[in-house]
Amino acid sequence: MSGIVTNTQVTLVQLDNYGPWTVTPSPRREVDLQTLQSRLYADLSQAIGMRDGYTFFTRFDNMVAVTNGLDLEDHARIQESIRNRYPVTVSLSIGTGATPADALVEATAAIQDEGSAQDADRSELLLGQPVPESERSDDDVQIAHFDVVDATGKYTDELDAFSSFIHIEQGYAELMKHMHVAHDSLSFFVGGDNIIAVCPGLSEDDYAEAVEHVRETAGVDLRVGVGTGASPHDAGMGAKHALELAREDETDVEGDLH
Ligand SMILES: Nc1nc2c(ncn2[C@@H]2O[C@H](COP(=O)(O)OP(=O)(O)OP(=O)(O)O)[C@@H](O)[C@H]2O)c(=O)[nH]1
Repeated sequence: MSGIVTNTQVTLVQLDNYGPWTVTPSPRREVDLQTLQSRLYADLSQAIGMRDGYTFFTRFDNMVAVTNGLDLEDHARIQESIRNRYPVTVSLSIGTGATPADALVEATAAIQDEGSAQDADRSELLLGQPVPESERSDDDVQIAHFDVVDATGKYTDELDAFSSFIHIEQGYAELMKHMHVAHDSLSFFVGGDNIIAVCPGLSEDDYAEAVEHVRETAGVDLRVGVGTGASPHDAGMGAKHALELAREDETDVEGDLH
């Protein structure tokens, strides 16, 4: 750890009783489900992003958002907007903790305590408590933005599209496992060759070791920029600028690390 003490607030978004809905009264057209899921993700990403949060699509029926800065009223308003515009509703469970993994464990436990994702009468749970305003600080969120070194030259312009996809996904699989097991961090593929990890205050050595692990296990070269801030947006922008610096300097790790 780097000495930065984070206080991550995550929100687990779970569609209410979605499985049964997809086959009621008979299986619904797959293309309609895919369209609904991606539109719902886009709307949540925008609604949470307007308030400086980040949303990750993960499994689409379960999504994970980092919501430092969003209070209960913000969450309730988002639920209402989804209810008014979609044939499905969402339950939201907020967790907080010193590490993102801990915060998500707390959020998940709270929703599981209320019953099953497929309970017919479950609708729009709003659980947990945000970080109190008085406890918020400029170090609450640490975001690491990972990117494959020269993905275009090595994969996109060289291999067939599916082989490129496999390489990128293998790198992602190794990184997400390593960051979770070794560093209580949550890593999400965000498109192209990019992975965003939400981390506790990790050190430069921790990140260097993660990059080395993916190189050894998946044969994929990563570099990473790290940012810290009061909100996911602030931390994420810091990470993007740090990644630009890493590209310029041709280093593996850059950022406001101690
Ligand atoms: N979500 C997201 N995707 C990005 C971002 N930057 C690039 N990408 C995606 O990554 C792909 C590859 O772009 P780069 O990472 O710039 O290309 P590269 O060939 O790996 O080059 P270097 O990163 O400079 O080594 C793009 O086609 C985008 O899909 C970003 O900030 N966020």
